[in-house]
Amino acid sequence: MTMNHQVMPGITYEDFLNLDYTPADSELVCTFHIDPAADMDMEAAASRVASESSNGTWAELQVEGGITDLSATTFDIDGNTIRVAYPDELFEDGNMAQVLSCIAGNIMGMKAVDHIRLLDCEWPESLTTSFPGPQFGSDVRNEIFDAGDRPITATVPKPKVGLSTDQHAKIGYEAWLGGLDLLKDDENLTDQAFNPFHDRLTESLSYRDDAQDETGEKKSYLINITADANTMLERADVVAEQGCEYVMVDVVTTGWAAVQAVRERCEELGLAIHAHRAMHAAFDRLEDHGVSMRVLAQVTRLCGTDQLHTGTADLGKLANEDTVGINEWLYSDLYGMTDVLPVASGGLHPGLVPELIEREGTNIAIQAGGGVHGHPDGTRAGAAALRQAVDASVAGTPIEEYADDHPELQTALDKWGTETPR
Ligand SMILES: O=C(O)[C@H](O)COP(=O)(O)O
Ligand SMILES: [Mg+2]
Repeated sequence: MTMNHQVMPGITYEDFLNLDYTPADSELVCTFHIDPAADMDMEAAASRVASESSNGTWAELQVEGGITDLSATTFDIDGNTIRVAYPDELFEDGNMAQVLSCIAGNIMGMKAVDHIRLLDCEWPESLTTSFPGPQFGSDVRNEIFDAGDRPITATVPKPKVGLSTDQHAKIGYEAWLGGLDLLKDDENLTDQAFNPFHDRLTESLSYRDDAQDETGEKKSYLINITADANTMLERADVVAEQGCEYVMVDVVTTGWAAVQAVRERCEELGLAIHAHRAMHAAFDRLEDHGVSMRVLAQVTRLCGTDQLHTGTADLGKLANEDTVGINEWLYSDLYGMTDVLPVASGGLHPGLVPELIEREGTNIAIQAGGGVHGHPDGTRAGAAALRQAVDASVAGTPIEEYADDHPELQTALDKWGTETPR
């Protein structure tokens, strides 16, 4: 127990502010942007953030008897940026839902602030290592595939829903033959009547086997198991039984508690987890409110997915927050925790690949849906063009030059150039 956190009878929110405080190594430090309400000064708002997110409330408390000291402390205010230290004992080990109910809970709707955004977390060792982290991380590129130093590649059949199982699986086959590594389900395709989960799994893996035989290359499938936790566990079991290497989970919509359950089962099954981030922008798109994608990525790494969509460094169709900085965090040393392979996706096509690799490097996965299936000569040619763009970029050959003797790439460049789509 530290005196700085001492909770006394008569405690008010002011007790949660101490600008002379130095956080202990064991504490979780969170950085927030806050805009205080019109009738609130910065210190009053900042102390209320620490109070409401740890053990305080709006009223002055009269506490009888000793209690465990779990108060957070706002220890730094710099303009509208504040830093808050949370004692380790506030948190339940390995329970991400509980952690988020503290640091991104009630405070997000508190009237003392007009806006509040959780920008970043500095995770202490004990709390961090109570989570499993990824099993494989970016090693999937060479543990599952034999990709050497190139990015792995994936495609989502389009239209994103509505294709029959047979159509969907055949598109996968075409994409694999064209040179891509992964077929990927779209975020809103799970187990609908037009394309049932189990049929899709079986048929796609059968085409996967054919594609491997015909190309001599390893191929795999990111099948979307997103559902309630029990259903996801059943689906993961079947995916492993049928010899696939991955499951895909929409981590934000299903929730991190369910992701943690899947992660545990995938350890037993030896499956890698691909994380789609659908709905992340509800948390992170407003610049002054919510939870940053950086923090969502941190949470996802701790919960243990191997791959995570982190945007396209502004090259694609979706708004992105600091893809490169987030990717660096995902690779960074974190008490020995395995890294995460960032996935670039959303409006990519072959002409954007050199600049994408320039910005993000080669330790990534590149996914293109429309940028493969919208190729004038169809999916197989579109897949070939994407792979050619990757191979050229990794070799340091300008794609325009590479396209001279790679007609699929030339056709893609003629159609889309190097423009960002809308
Ligand atoms: O799930 C995804 O990442 C998207 O479906 C990407 O599709 P696009 O490549 O056609 O933009
Ligand atoms: Mg999608």
